Amino acid sequence: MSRNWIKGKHRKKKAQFGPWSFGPQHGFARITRWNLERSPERLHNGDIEAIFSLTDNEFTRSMWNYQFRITYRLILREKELHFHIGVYNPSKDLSFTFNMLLHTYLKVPDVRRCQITGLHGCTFIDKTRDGAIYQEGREIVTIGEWTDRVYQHTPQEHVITNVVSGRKMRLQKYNFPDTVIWNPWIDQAREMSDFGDDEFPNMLCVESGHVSSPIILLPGTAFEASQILQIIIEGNVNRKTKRNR
Ligand SMILES: O=P(O)(O)OC[C@H]1O[C@@H](O)[C@H](O)[C@@H](O)[C@@H]1O
Repeated sequence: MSRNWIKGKHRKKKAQFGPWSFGPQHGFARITRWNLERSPERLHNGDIEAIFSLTDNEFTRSMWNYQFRITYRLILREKELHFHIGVYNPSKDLSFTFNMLLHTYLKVPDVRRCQITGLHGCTFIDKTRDGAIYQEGREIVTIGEWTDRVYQHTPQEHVITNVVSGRKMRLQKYNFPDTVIWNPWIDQAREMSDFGDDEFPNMLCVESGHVSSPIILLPGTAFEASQILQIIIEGNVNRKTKRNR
């Protein structure tokens, strides 16, 4: 559902998003083999937890010569998936900067019928128009063409309608200031080797990230961010509200 990527920057270089001058598009984290720290296991409260980690190695250092440690903890509940990610800089003297994005593909019955809340008033970088910056005027965003936008300073929550079996999904994010909305549409889909020509109507990327500005990690410090995807069951909300009265 989500392939996260992380892209380190050499100090003093301008933050960027997408192609990376030191290595592959979107950086190395998604093409590097992670360690399985804890295999999926049911906890006493019923949650299923798995923990992955990634530490600098010869491969990452060939592109980006810094020490780091990333911990990626996933928790699966009946209607929720939690993603917690922590990046640590173990160096005694070197700072580094990087971008991070959870590249979440949502399976949808028809992307034209999806509505996304929480973007009204946000500025966005439009990658389909040479990175021009605009401001979103719509309360509810819908997709009807090639869309590749980095919305900046977005709120902690978006609701996306008409995903998986026509349900609503709540996306909550912490410490991820940006939201990328992406669908390649027909022509871009044809140009992508790992994307079927007819797959675009059935997917929508709503991606929590820290991409329009860099994260700066001083020696010995850590950065943490998380995302929760939750299927909204309308009846449950009412029951919970009644219980809390
Ligand atoms: O095909 P990739 O490398 O997974 O990237 C897909 C898309 O990912 C999105 O996050 C980017 O905004 C797009 O520009 C990019 O095309």
